[in-house]
Amino acid sequence: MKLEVALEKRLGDFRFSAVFAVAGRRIGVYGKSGSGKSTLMGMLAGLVRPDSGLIRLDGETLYDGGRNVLIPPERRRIAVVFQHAHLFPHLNVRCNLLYGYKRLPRRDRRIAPEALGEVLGLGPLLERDVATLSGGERRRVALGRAVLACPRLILMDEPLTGLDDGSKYRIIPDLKAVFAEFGIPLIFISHSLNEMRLMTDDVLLFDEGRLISQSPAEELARSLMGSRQAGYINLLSLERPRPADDLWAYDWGGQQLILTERAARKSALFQLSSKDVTLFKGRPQASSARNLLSCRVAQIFESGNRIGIELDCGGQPLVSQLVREAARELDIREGAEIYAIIKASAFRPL
Ligand SMILES: Nc1ncnc2c1ncn2[C@@H]1O[C@H](COP(=O)(O)OP(=O)(O)OP(=O)(O)O)[C@@H](O)[C@H]1O
Repeated sequence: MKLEVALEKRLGDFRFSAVFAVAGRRIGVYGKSGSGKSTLMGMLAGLVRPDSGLIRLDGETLYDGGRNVLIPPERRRIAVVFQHAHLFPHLNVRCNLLYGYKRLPRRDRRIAPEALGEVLGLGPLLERDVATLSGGERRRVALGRAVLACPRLILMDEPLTGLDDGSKYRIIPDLKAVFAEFGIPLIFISHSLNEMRLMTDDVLLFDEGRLISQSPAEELARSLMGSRQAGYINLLSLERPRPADDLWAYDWGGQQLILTERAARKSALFQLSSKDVTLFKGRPQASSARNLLSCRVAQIFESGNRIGIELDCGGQPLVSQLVREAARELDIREGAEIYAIIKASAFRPL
């Protein structure tokens, strides 16, 4: 997908003004509440009329204020999935799923409903009344319905907001699988940085209607480390939980981590703040923390008044953050051997 945008829109006191071009399959639109994310989405979908500018998708002009071109939403072939799944209440799951699909000319039906239902785990739900579905199930149906309409782009506006963490992080791998398998480009809007990192590649960061930056999700997370209370969040995929005295041991790459938390699944995602990774130059004699890792300094970066240290822990990346003075005292250099210690209680399941 290639999207070129130059848009102006005034809504009361709020002014949206942005120029950008993005290419790729998974684009994120990130920013705090009121930064203009939904306004942008509305203009892309054709639901909000811009004051002026241009929208071009894969070379086709969807809007050109100067030439008076405004393609209506139904002819843009852009599907929108909102936070509140907006399912048709009088139709069951099967009929909701097939709603757009049935209206497509046969030659445009590129995706088999059975295959999609399998990826999204919707098979057992097909005859259910949509009023009986959980929040996560409703989102799956809404996404399935959008995908089956074979759009050339799907816009998802806060599709995971309102779900508890368990449901949210269970649905993310399925969403990713759908987009990978059926090859539909995605613009994913959220004010969650974790969701951005898990769902998207490149991220547009908005603030007060302005585009602040355009960067890979991982780069954005690092650049925000110094300004966020939580620091940088390491997302660790841990496997094979097993009891270890009164704690839990997990595999992480080729090594073992000890946690207080037990995961319900064989493989689970945990978050660990960069603030909770403490560095030592020599091997500490003893420590109350349960995890002592021998690492190599892979990269040093700055974020605000903090120094980020990306460690290579047996092939697994791990970010620690330090104040400048600590970085000076430790005399940290790229390639140096270093020890990281982490408390068993510092990990939070996602
Ligand atoms: N019709 C309108 N009239 C006046 N102001 C509006 C209108 N629609 C939106 N706004 C204002 O425009 C700003 C941007 O709104 P928008 O919904 O695009 O933000 P957002 O980044 O999607 O926020 P959120 O994350 O809370 O959904 C907000 O301050 C909002 O109050």
